[in-house]
Amino acid sequence: MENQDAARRIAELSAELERHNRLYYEQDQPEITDAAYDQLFKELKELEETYPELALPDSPTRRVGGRPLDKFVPVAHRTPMLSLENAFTADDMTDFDDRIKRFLGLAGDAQIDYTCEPKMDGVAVELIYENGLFTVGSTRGDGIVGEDVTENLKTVKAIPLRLRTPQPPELLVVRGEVYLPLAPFQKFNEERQEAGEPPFANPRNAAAGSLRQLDSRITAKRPLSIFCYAPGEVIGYEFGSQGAFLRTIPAWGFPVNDLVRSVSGIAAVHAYYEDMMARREELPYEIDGVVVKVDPFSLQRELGEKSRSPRWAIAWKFPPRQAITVVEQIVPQVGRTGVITPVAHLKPVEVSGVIVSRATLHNWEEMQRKDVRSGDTVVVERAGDVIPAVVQVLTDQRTGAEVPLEIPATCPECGGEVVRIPGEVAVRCIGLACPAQLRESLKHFASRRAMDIEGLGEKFIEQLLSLGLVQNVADIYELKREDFMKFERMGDKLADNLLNAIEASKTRDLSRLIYALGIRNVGEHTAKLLARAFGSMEHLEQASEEELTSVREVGPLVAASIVDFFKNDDNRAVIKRLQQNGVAPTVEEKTLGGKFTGKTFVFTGALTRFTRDEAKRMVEAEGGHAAGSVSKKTDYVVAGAEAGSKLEKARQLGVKVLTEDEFMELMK
Ligand SMILES: NC(=O)c1ccc[n+]([C@@H]2O[C@H](COP(=O)([O-])OP(=O)(O)OC[C@H]3O[C@@H](n4cnc5c(N)ncnc54)[C@H](O)[C@@H]3O)[C@@H](O)[C@H]2O)c1
Ligand SMILES: [Zn+2]
Repeated sequence: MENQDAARRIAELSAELERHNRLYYEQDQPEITDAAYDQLFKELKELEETYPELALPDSPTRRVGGRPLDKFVPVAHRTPMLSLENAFTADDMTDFDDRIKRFLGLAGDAQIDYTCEPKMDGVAVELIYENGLFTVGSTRGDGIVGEDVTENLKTVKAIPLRLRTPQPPELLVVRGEVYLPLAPFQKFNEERQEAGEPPFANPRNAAAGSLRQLDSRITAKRPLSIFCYAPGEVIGYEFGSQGAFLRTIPAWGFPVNDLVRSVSGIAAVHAYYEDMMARREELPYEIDGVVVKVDPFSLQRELGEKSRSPRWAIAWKFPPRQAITVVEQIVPQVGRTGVITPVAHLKPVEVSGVIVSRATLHNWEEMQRKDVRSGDTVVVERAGDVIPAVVQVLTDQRTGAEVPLEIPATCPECGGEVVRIPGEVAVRCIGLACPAQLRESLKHFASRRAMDIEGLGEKFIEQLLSLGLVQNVADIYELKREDFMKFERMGDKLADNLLNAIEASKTRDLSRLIYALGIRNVGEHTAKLLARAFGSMEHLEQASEEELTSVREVGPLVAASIVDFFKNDDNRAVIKRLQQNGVAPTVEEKTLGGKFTGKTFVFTGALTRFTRDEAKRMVEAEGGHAAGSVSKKTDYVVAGAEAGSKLEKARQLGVKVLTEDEFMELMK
């Protein structure tokens, strides 16, 4: 390559990577897959190695992460939080091992001790403990300065607020990866899509987006977790090695991935990688490779760091779960709330063990940006999520016969009007009698997590609709045996079962009924909060936006959706008929399902492990209630030092008294 061309390509790649860094680190909305990013990165790195004089001084290959966002208070890291160098092949790993031995002046056949760890696909954070108390938590940011997300991290249950050791080190800085497990990630994305919001591309971006919220109540709603994997600065304790560190900290209260292994020699590292590859699909969280670290800290110090990554560690990435296939057709699909999304029907193809025949195109903007057409040869990827996505069109495979799909001007199912709500990427059918919406909302209503009407699945719902037996969910409760007998392949027994299942659903929990109604932006969790706060459908129906937003975790968007829903005459009529038809939800105290449901706590005295506010939040997050004064109804009094009259009263009334430590034990 000519010098001039190389310079141009280097500038191009640097700018391109810069742009992707912003999308990924600052907005949590990447446009390309990690594999595609890694390829650009590798190309730039190789060019810079060949033409070192052309490398830009602030090249993305020399920097970590992205700029911390202004909306957060900056936190300067005591020691830089670096990135990791990548390996993509077994040869890359062997090279890494050789480099280490050369650097340390060891013989070629020396066996280095390594610690191998799953590489969690999440967000790196740093947690600071001063005299055993969690004081500050931050993101990595650009490696030098991160973002203060202490309050948000306090909502992550797996993070200890205080170390479980009688003699904590004076200072302990621990680093780890905050992640969102796959199941809630998927559910969360479904809810976003139904609400017309763009889904997150992968669990990493969802975790980062959840953690970097200004309102910690939003973070508290997302079941984030953490695995800790490295010490930062430590004063008052000495760790000899990475393995020793990982074996010590669980007893102090830190979660450590139980798949970490200390091994000897590079051959064992290869075996570990193979093992993790084989287990990858079964894990409840996404890993995108393994991280290999030289075990003894003395050797790590000797090896030191480069500008972007330590010399003593490397990330051996898994190959992306991709395959090439053909889009047979792009079909607009109407969801329960009328959102119309493009779905690619594919020539079935195996993607790392799973046969894929559908892929989401997410929304119309995405489809147009990638320019996906019927007949296109495409790359599909399963990225942590079970819904595969089309990540790239192989345009050089085009024959000219490919057909793009226009954004539908009318609903493909009912021919009704289609609108684009300003500020939303979603396209919606607003036809009130849309059969697709009715079908989807019936399916949702009867589904296992909603009213759980066993047996009433897609097949029977289709028949109910085609026979004109139901116009809305209330009609389900007016169905008679002879109605079911009109179905194809229906017998007495099956009809009875269906009738019994419908009958049984009449007394489901209130939260299920609220969820089953399919109010926009009201998922299962919000439904539980609403059931607990309002106690009956009537109360919820009459609630003002103000009353709704006063419920913890209910924001203005959700409140507005609820008010809109109940403003609609048709919706109110359906709810009334549900009641008339005998649907009488149970209002159970256990609606929130937390371990403190129905329990009342009073906190008194000087608390050291948490503030009163935090204590209140912890109790509420588990479904309990924190009260200001002690009465016969109090279940527990948590007393710090110098507790006075409240403690006295608790003793008189025989209320159980806990220390802060005992309370933390209960929380576990
Ligand atoms: N798609 C995009 O547009 C885009 C943009 C920027 C970056 N990226 C992705 O991000 C990568 C670069 O990000 P990065 O700097 O965070 O590097 P990285 O993710 O490749 O590796 C470093 C990070 O790994 C994490 N990690 C997980 N488990 C770990 C463990 N057990 N021990 C140590 N660290 C562990 C830590 O967060 C650490 O900061 C790229 O390779 C690319 O895949 C993608
Ligand atoms: Zn329609």
